[in-house]
Amino acid sequence: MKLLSSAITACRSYSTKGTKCSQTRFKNKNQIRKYDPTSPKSTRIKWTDQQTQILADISEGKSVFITGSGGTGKTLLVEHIIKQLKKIHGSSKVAVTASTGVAACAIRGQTLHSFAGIGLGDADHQTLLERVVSDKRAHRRWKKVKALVIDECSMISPDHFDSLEYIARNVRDNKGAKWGGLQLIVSGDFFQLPPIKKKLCAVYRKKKGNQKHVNKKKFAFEADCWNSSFDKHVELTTVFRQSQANFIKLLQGMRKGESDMEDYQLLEKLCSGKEPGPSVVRIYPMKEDVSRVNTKQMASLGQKTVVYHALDSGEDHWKWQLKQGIAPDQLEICVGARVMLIKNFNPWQKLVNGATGTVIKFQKSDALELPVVKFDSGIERMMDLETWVVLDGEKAVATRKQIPLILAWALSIHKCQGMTLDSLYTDLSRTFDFGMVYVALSRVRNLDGLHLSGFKPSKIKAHPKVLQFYQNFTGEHDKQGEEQVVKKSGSSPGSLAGIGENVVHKKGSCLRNQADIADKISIVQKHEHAKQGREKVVSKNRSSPSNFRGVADDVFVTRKYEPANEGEKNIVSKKKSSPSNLASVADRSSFIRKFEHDKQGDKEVSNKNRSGDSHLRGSAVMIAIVRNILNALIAKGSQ
Ligand SMILES: Nc1ncnc2c1ncn2[C@@H]1O[C@H](COP(=O)(O)OP(=O)(O)OP(=O)(O)O)[C@@H](O)[C@H]1O
Repeated sequence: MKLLSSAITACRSYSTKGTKCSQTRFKNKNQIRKYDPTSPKSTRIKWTDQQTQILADISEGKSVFITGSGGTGKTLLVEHIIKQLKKIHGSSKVAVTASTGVAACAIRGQTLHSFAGIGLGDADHQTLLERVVSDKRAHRRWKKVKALVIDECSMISPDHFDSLEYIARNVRDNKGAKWGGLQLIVSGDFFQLPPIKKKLCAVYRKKKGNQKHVNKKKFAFEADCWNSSFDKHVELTTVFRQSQANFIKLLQGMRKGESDMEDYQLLEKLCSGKEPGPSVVRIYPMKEDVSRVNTKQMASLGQKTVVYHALDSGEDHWKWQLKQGIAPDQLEICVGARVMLIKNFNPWQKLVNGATGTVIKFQKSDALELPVVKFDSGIERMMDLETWVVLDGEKAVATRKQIPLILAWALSIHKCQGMTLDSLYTDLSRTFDFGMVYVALSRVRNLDGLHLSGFKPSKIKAHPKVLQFYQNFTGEHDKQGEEQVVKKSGSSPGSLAGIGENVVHKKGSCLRNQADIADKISIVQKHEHAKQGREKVVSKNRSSPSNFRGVADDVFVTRKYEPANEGEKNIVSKKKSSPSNLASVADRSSFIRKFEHDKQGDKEVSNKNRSGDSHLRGSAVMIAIVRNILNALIAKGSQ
C-alpha cells in the first residue's frame, strides 16, 4: 500500500527496469566476459567466500537470514542481492524494505510497514490480514511479489514478523508454503538496536504458583515462524569497517557484553575528559539532546541562516511517508554549519551518506541559492536539490525535494545506525538501552575517531536473549581466508566470563569464552570506500520518474533570510516552475514544517524502555559489578 523509497534512485531503478539481463558483456570483439551474478561491480570490493556463497544460494532461490557484527558488509551485500533478485524475478517483483525509514533509504527501499499495508500493525494477525485484503493495492502487492528483502531486522518485533508471514501465507496463491512461497532475505544484527514499539511485542502471561510471570517476546528471532522461514542462516564474520585489532576486539566484546579489563582500560583512555571540537559528531540517545545541541551551535555562529523547506508532492495520504525518511522537513543552515551528506554521490571521493563537512558559502545557481560544502575529505561541492520518492510498487506516488544535508553537530544513535563516521563523541552514561553503546562506537573506523565520556562498565550490556540466540546459532560462520585477531593476554580468563554469564542465565548456559570470541574476530584491510551499489550514483540527478516529471520541474525553495540578532523573517520564495504550478507552490510555501531531525521512532525511544527490561538491566549491572571485582582481583594478583 504505502511505499517509501529514496529517490534519485527511483530514477535508477526505473532505468534498470528496462535493462535486459544479458548473460554476456562484450568488452571488445575478441573478449567476451561471462556475466557473473556474484561478482561485485566495483573492482575494489572483493566478496569473501561467505558473501559469494550467499549470493549463489540466493540465485538458487533460497531464503537466507544474514547476520554479523557492524561493518561486516551486510548492507553492502544486501544491495547487491537486490540487484541480483531484480534480474532473476524482475524489479517489480522484488520488495525492498527495512525496519526504519532511514535504513530503507540506505538500500533505496521502503519501510516494511509501508510495504505490508498493515498500518501500525497493532492488531492480531487475522485483523491485519483483513486490512490487507481490503486494500486493493496492498493485496495486489503481496500477491505479485516474489522476493522480500528486509534490512535492519533487529528493530522488527516478533509479532510483526509472524503477522507478515501469516499475511503472505494467506494472501498468496501458494497457501501451504511458509510465507506463501516468497523468497525471503532478512539481514541485521540483533546485538544492535532492538525494536522500539513495545505495544507490538507479544506479551504472554502465565501463572506459576502465586507469581505472575511475564514472558515478553521482543526480538524477531522469537517469532513462531522464524526458524522455518529460512533455508540458511549465515553470520558474516569478516569486519571491514575497522582494521585495528584492538578496536575490533573492543567492539566484539562490547557487542556481546563481554568486555574484559583490557577493553575497560582502553575505553577509559578514550575518555579524555575534554570535549572535542565541534567538527566531531556528537551522538545522543535522545532526539531532544540532538536538536538542543544543533540549535545551540547554529545560534553561536551568529550568521544569516538559510532555510530550505522540503517540497513534497503527490497525494496527501502518501505524503506522510516522506517524513519517515532521512530528508528533513526543513533544513536551516548558515555559513559555518556542520552538515552531513544524506545521499551517495561519489564513493571514490568519499562523498557518501554520512560524509561530514562545513558550509563555506552559498552560491547562486539558476536563481537558487545553494550551499557549498567543504567536506572533511577536502572536497568542495555545491549541493543541489535531490529527490526522495514514495513508491507504490513501481509507481512513484509522492516525492520530496530537499537539499541532501542534515545538521551534524549532533545525531541520534537511531539515526546513525548503519552509518560509517570518521569521528564521534558520545557520553556513554546517557545510553539506556541494549546495543546503544555498541551501535554508537562501531560507527567509526579508527580508535582515533572515538571520543568518549561517562564510561561505566555497566553500560556495556547485551540482551541475554540475544546472547542466547547467537550462542545457539546454528548457521554458518566464515572461517576461510580470514586473518585472525591474536588474543592479547592480560584479560580475564574465559572461565570468568563464564561466571558472569551464568549469573545472567542462571542455568549454566555458558557463552563463548574470551579466547573463543577472539578467534571469531577476523580482520580485513580497511576499506574506506562506501557501500557498493551506490558507486553508480550519479553526482546529480535532476530527472524524476516520468510520471513525476511535472513535479520535478517544479523546483521550489523557500528561504528565510534571518539575521541572527533580529527576529525579522524575510521570507523569499524562489521557483523555476511553470505558471500552472503557482497555486500548488503557494500551498507549499505556507506549509511550514516543524524542524525535526529525527525519524519517527526516536520519540518513542525517549519515552520507552526506562522501565521495561529493568530486571534484565539489573542483572547486567550485577554482572558488570561482579566482573569488575573479579577482573580487579586478577589484575592485582598478576602484579
Ligand atoms: N567484500 C567486501 N569488500 C570490501 N569492502 C567491503 C566488503 N563488504 C563490505 N565492505 C565495506 O565494509 C563497510 C561496512 O559495510 P556495511 O555498511 O555493509 O556493513 P554492515 O554489516 O551493514 O554494518 P552495520 O551493521 O553497522 O550497518 C562498507 O564501507 C563496505 O563498503
